[in-house]
Amino acid sequence: ILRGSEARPHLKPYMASLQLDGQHVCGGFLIAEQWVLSAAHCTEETDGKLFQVLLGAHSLTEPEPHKRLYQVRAQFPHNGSNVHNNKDDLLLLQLEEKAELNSDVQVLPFQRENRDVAVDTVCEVAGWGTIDHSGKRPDKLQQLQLPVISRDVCNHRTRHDGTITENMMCTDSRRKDTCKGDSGGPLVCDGVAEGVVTAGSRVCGNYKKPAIYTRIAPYAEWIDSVMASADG
Ligand SMILES: NCc1cccc(NC(=O)c2cccc3[nH]c(C(N)=O)cc23)c1
Repeated sequence: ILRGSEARPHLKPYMASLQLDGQHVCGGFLIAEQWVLSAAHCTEETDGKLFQVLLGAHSLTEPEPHKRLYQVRAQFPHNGSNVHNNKDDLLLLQLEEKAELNSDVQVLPFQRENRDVAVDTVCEVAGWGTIDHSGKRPDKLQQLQLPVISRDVCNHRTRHDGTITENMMCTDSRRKDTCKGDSGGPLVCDGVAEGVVTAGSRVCGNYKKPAIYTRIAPYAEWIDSVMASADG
């Protein structure tokens, strides 16, 4: 998160840190007791290894009352996701067991009605992604409020040039923006998860490259079917 601020500790109890060997790789969020939603691109450099999921955290390093690292039973990247574009960039992670819910660990509802969030709606994004252009990583969860911009503006020739589909949405990226390590986190508008951060052009903080999110509503049936099909 570039030019955001430290989140109020444990006020985003749905936030997850997807980790490999104790290192934060991507964001994610709890959509059910045993399920975390993130971005498929997060598995690109994991060499087939399963993530571990940190829940109940504010600081990545300090001991906290309800902080707990969960093993992952299975990971389900959307079949349409691929390394060449941002299409269907969603990843479902089934935890080895149901997360213990408490004041610091809670499920976040996601939007099921497939209708665009109104332009200029101010939504919120959070993550442990890089906080400056040198790639500095924060220890504590950062947050940012960002206005939704129209798909037409986002698709302009000088912006993302027609690559933003109706399954994606954009927020303004002038100065304040998402960045490396924020992928997979939720874009929350009026308390509901509307989108999942995708790396897109990988650029951070450049107003010519608005931040891109995978809209969740178009995938509600996919999410329900994966959760229903997996064991447990
Ligand atoms: N503002 C939009 C936005 C949202 C989320 C993430 C990103 N930027 C990256 O993720 C990124 C950036 C730089 C080098 C990188 N290398 C890799 C990689 N997977 O190798 C990712 C990146 C950008």
